[in-house]
Amino acid sequence: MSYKIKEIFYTLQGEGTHAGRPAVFCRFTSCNLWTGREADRERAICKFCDTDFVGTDGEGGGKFHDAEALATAVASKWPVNGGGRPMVVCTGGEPLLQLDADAVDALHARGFYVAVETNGTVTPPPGIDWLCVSPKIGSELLVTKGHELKFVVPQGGVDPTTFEDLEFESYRVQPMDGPDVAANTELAVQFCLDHPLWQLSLQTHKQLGIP
Ligand SMILES: C[S@@+](CC[C@H](N)C(=O)[O-])C[C@H]1O[C@@H](n2cnc3c(N)ncnc32)[C@H](O)[C@@H]1O
Ligand SMILES: Nc1nc2[nH]cc(C(=O)O)c2c(=O)[nH]1
Ligand code: SF4
Ligand SMILES: [Mg+2]
Repeated sequence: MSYKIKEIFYTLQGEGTHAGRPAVFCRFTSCNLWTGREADRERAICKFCDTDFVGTDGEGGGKFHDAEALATAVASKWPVNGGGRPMVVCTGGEPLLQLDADAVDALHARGFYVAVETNGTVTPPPGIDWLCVSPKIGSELLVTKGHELKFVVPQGGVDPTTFEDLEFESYRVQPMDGPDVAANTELAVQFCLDHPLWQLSLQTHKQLGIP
C-alpha cells in the first residue's frame, strides 16, 4: 500500500485532550466529505473545513511507497534524544481512507504513540492509541467508540448530547472557526457549563500562530 501525504511537520497538538503535547503531524491527502476545492465547498457534505489537504506539495509531503517509508519520514521529524514518548497525529483530509494496520505497526515499531483525527465515517484499523472522532452532520457516523469525541459547534442545530450514548472516554465541543468564531466560542463555553460531561476544546495553535 502506498500513501499520499500532504505534509509532515512537528508542532504542538493544538486541540483536544492532548493539547500542548509535542507531536509529528502527518496530514493525509483527500477527504470523502469535500474535494478540497473552494468551488465545491457549498455543495460539500462538510462545508466548514479549515484545512488544505489537496496534493502532496506541503512540507515533508509526497507519495510514500510503503509503510516503512512513511514511518521513516515521520520519525525523521522527531527531535533526536529529545526524550518523551514520540507522538504522531494522523490527520488530513480523512486519514482513515489510507491509514492501515501496516502503517500503524510501522509507526509503533519506531516507538510512536499513534493518534488519529477522523470524521468517523470509515472503520479504523486496529491498534490506534488515541482515536478522536469529529462527527459531521450529513454524513453517516460509523465509528461509535473511541477515546475522544470532538464535536464542532454549531452544526445544523444538532444538540451535542445526542452523542452521549456512544462509547467515548472524553466528550468535547470545539467552536467552529470562521467569521462567527467569537459567538461560537461563547456558545461552546455555555454548553460546557450547562453540561459538565463536556469539556471545551480550543484550537490553541491558531491563537499561538504555530502550525
Ligand atoms: C481538518 S480535520 C481532519 C480530520 C478529519 N477529516 C476530521 O474531520 O476529523 C481536523 C479537525 O479539525 C476540525 N475542524 C475542521 N474545520 C474546522 C473549523 N472551521 N473550526 C473548528 N474545527 C474545525 C475537524 O472537525 C477535526 O476535528
Ligand atoms: N497544532 C495543530 N494541532 C492540530 N490538531 C488537530 C489538527 C488537525 O488539523 O487535524 C491540528 C493542526 O492542524 N495543528
Ligand atoms: S471531514 Fe475533516 S478533512 Fe474532510 S472536509 Fe471535513 S473537516 Fe475537512
Ligand atoms: Mg488543523
